[in-house]
Amino acid sequence: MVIIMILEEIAAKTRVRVEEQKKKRDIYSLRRDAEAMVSDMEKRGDFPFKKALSAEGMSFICEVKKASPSKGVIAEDFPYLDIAKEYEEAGAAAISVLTEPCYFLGSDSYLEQIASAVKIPVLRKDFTVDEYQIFEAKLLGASSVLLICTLLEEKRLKEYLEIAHNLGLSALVEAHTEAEVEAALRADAGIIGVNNRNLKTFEVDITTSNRLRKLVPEEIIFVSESGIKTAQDVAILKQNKTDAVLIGETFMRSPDKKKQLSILRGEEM
Ligand SMILES: O=P(O)(O)OC[C@@H](O)[C@@H](O)c1c[nH]c2ccccc12
Repeated sequence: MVIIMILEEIAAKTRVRVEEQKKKRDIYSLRRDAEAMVSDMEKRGDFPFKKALSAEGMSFICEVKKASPSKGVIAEDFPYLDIAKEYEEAGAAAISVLTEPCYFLGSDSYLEQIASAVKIPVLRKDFTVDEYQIFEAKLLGASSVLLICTLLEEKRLKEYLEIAHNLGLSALVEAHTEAEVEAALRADAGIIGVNNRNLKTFEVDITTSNRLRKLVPEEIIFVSESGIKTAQDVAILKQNKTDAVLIGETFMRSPDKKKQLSILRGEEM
């Protein structure tokens, strides 16, 4: 099917992108510089992204996303730095920045600039298919990387989690099915995100999170991702002991992100 191929197509394009990057800079020097950036706090195992999501109450990860393959261009006007600062002021726990350039019109440069402009932790939202991207994420100033279970064999997932942790980076391990949640648990993920969007069909069903929540022990941070639009969505996820929500489109389409966040928190109608 055409749609199923998109995920594979994105992954294949990403591999080409990484190979291009490797020509500009070899992995050894990248790794050395990334390792030199690990702070004393991180060496003690104190990771800012995980800490931000562990706070009392629902944590919001607000996403900076210009476009997506399922929705096309979401934000014609895209003042990414102002958007990120607005998220921070509104009380976001963390910011997710798309860096995939072809399908999401993201950029490493957006991530780098945003990470140095805000104090809250930033997630590099990309299709991680090579350890090279984890070293890049560290150098760009990210506090966390996305590891999508569908794209990684269990052995790889484990390996990448270890690489991220050694760099003081958290990993948001994304699952969409029971089997993927179980793989994430076996790989020792500390943060599991259930994507309500099936990346192969783009269908969104936010009850996916509530169904898979039961498989994840409470000491692991549980994130619900995609398709979250209303205060009621957030309230139901909260009842199901969701620690954090990852929201892109709803914020990107809203002219007043601060107000949107308080609406989603149920503070205004
Ligand atoms: O814009 P939404 O429906 O609120 O979704 C945000 C986020 O969950 C989504 O962008 C996302 C979740 N997992 C991904 C993996 C790759 C690219 C994007 C994503």
